[in-house]
Amino acid sequence: MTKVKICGLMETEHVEAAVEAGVDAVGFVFAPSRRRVAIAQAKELARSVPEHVLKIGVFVNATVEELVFAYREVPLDIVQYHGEESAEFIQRVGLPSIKVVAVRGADDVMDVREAKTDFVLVDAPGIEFKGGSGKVFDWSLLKGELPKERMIVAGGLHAGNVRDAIRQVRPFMVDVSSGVEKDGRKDASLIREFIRVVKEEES
Ligand SMILES: O=C(O)c1ccccc1NCC(=O)[C@H](O)[C@H](O)COP(=O)(O)O
Repeated sequence: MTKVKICGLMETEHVEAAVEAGVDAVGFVFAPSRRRVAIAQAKELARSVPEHVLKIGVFVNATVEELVFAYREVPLDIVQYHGEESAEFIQRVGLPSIKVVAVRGADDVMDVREAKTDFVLVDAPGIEFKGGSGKVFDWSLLKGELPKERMIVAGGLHAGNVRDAIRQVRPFMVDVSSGVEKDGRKDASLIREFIRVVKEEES
């Protein structure tokens, strides 16, 4: 069964809706974004997240000190590197990790293959911010020998296209932010619907 992550959560009611619907991971954005949360806010949201649901912190080019502080304070289970962080830097930080690869074309797929992190998240390139653009990239680029067992697919997913993404790519997990929002805010019914469609789909 493909796992599901809801990213960019900012309000307790939406965390609770995701948990009740069977979410596997929730994401809190600490990078520049309209979805950015403060550490104290994420700490409060984390109180509604049960042990079996992963809490993922999204960062863009943060320092080691910022990463370690957030990881311990919230606390987080995994750090998502959404910027230009090098493999050496990620290894030096030494926390459970997801490296994001923005897929513009076939050349970027090499980075997916070579990622040494626990998970690799493939996303559409950012527009205003590094992620959460709501744009889809060409999933057909994800053919061939790729680490599907630790791959997370993101970028413009919603309840209407996530089934196709799963069937085409067969990733470990799918990730959504814009596709479960209405008027720029998360929406509990869209969250429930997205999770329902993913859970229905056998992988
Ligand atoms: O969501 C953001 O605003 C964001 C800003 C800066 C870096 C990363 C960000 N989001 C990370 C995610 O994991 C999103 O879920 C992913 O980019 C997909 O977003 P969407 O296309 O909106 O579903």
